[in-house]
Amino acid sequence: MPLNFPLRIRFFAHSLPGTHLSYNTSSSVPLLFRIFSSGLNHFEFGSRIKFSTRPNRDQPEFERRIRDGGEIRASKSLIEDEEELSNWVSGFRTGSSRGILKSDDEDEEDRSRGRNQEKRGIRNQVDSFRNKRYGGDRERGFNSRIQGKSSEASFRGKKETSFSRDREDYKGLRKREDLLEDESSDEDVKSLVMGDIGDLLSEDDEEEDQDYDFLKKKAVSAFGFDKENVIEADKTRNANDSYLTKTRFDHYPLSPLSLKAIKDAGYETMTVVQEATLPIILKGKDVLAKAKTGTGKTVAFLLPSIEVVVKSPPTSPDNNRPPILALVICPTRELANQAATEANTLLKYHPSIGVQVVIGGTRLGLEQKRMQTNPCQILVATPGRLKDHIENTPGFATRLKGVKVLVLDEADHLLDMGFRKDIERIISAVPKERQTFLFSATVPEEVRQICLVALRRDHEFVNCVHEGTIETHQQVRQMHMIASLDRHFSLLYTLLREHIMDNVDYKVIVFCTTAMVTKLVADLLGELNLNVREIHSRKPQSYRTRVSNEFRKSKGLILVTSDVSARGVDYPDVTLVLQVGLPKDREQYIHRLGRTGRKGKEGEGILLLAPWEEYFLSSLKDLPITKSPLPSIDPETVKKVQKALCHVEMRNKEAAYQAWLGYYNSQKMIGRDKDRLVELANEFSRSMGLDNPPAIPKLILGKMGLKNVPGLRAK
Ligand SMILES: Nc1ncnc2c1ncn2[C@@H]1O[C@H](COP(=O)(O)OP(=O)(O)OP(=O)(O)O)[C@@H](O)[C@H]1O
Repeated sequence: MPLNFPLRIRFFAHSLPGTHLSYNTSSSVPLLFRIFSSGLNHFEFGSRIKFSTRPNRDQPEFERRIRDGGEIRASKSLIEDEEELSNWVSGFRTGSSRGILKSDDEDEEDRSRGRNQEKRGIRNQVDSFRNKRYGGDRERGFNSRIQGKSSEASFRGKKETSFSRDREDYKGLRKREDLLEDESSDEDVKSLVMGDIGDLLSEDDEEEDQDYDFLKKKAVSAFGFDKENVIEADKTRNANDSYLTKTRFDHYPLSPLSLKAIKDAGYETMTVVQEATLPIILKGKDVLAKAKTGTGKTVAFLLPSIEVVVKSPPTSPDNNRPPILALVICPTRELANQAATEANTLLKYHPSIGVQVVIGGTRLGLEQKRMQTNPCQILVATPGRLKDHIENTPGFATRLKGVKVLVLDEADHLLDMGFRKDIERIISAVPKERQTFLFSATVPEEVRQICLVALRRDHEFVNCVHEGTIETHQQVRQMHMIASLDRHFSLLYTLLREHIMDNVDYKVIVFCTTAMVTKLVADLLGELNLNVREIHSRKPQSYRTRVSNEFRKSKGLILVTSDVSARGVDYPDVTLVLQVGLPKDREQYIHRLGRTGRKGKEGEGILLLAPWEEYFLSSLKDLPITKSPLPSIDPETVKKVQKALCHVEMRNKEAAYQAWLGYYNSQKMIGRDKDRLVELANEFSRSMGLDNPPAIPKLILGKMGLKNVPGLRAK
């Protein structure tokens, strides 16, 4: 029985004919059932199998195996920091977060709550704390949105036995609550969840994960995403790596007011991805687009979205729930703000069309008020906060029923494990009859299949980075350096100083593995009198926005950051991206590197690894990254760095140590051998100038699966 899967794969500047793939399903169907079990619920089996890429909106599911495994895999993927983990864990020790793992005996609905349960659990702790401090009446007054939910999560009833919180605990919980409202601190959510559950995974779970990865890849292949199905593209543009085309925007039937705004923005001709996607989108098609970093994907999806809004009939002023017509989802707050700014640029001459942003880290009530007093047609949102509005803002779900265009920016990231459930919920809240655009600089094979849940079957895959060309920019020089951990801080300082000396207008981004390591590095470089700013998920949103805006406009500045700045953020003229330690994966390496070399400019990227991290380079073997000799570090520099390290606060070193341990514990290759992991963590501790590794709460060690591992100090 042949499996027919019509798929059009389009490369930039090329319209390729539809490709019909036939597969003998005798072997692939059972496999597919195992991998895409619920996805296959949407297939109609007949004499030919039709492949419906749209989920059943009433019962949205990506697929169960991913769902069940996903929580775990996401949790293990990133450790941002564990600053509040101790408080959090003690509040939840009776089992809230462990609940996420109880997949065997939980019902389906409980499973799908995942992160929301966690969020509610934390809110409830805050709630309970407030109750204790202020009494019920006051509590009812200022905490109405938390109320009414307490019956939803039964696990919370058991949790509070040791819940005598002092003010610090309360503050910690408030922070945690903010964190969980903030999709851009997805890393934190993952890390904190991981701190709780990741290491409760048995070895079997991990093996099953690997097994699953393998099977999923096979299934992806069976669906026709093999290399052999990718059609050769016009290579001329990629050869010179030009991001602009000669096609003018007025070549297409865009509204004159949009064209006027485009001209004002200084955009004369289209970028490659804009030229490739616009005509398809204007025809009403769904698009999955892959194009290199910094090549104008934001305009590529915003412009046609605006055109859809322009062409829609105006809403009656009497309608108190005016429809949201275009919904753009971004994984981080910075990115959402950036997309909204770009939308406003394009809307300069469309005064009747409004854009609003809903993101974590801001007060839900304020956003609700803003949306009520000044309803918009275009909404840019981060996933968790959007889901919050769907669930808690009266009339919001009705407004979403008007969505005609759904955009997932950084689609592969949004559809990966960390955001999966939120996106699933959002997709179920918007109409089936809509246009959907998925954009990213990376679309790994494994994620491509999952992309299909959002797209119509006749969507087009516009690949501006065709097979055989590199996914990074040729004009960005990529190097890696391998040095033992004890030399990393001195090397980092030396590399930065050399770069500053060579570049008057230097603008550097230093990526670190976790938020608390970011803080440590920023503190250290500040002590060394470098002009440093820091952004990570533990900084308040107002601070993040301020620093982000400052860095966008400035030169002569170093931004030390966690992965909250890895994707999408458009800082012009970044001269160097320095990645210290293991990136989460190949994609993250590419996105981080993509902060330099934007809009065809030159740039430099350095990846600094320890010898035991060198294995990661095999995942970059198709990229033009070369080994660089280490710069010589004079003894004076070493002394200077050691002295500066002495001035870094002890508690920051302790937090960095714990976060470091958590991050590498979650890296399969390193975290597997716990004895070795602890040896390496203690090497990191010594590199911070500590004689003894900081003690870690027993509870956290237990949760990390590191109890009684030699070399660790417990408290
Ligand atoms: N047609 C155009 N001509 C000139 N500049 C453009 C054009 N379109 C977009 N730009 C500019 O190019 C820069 C990069 O665009 P954008 O941030 O959308 O890139 P991206 O492809 O989304 O990158 P990333 O993959 O990192 O998210 C922005 O400063 C944007 O204003």
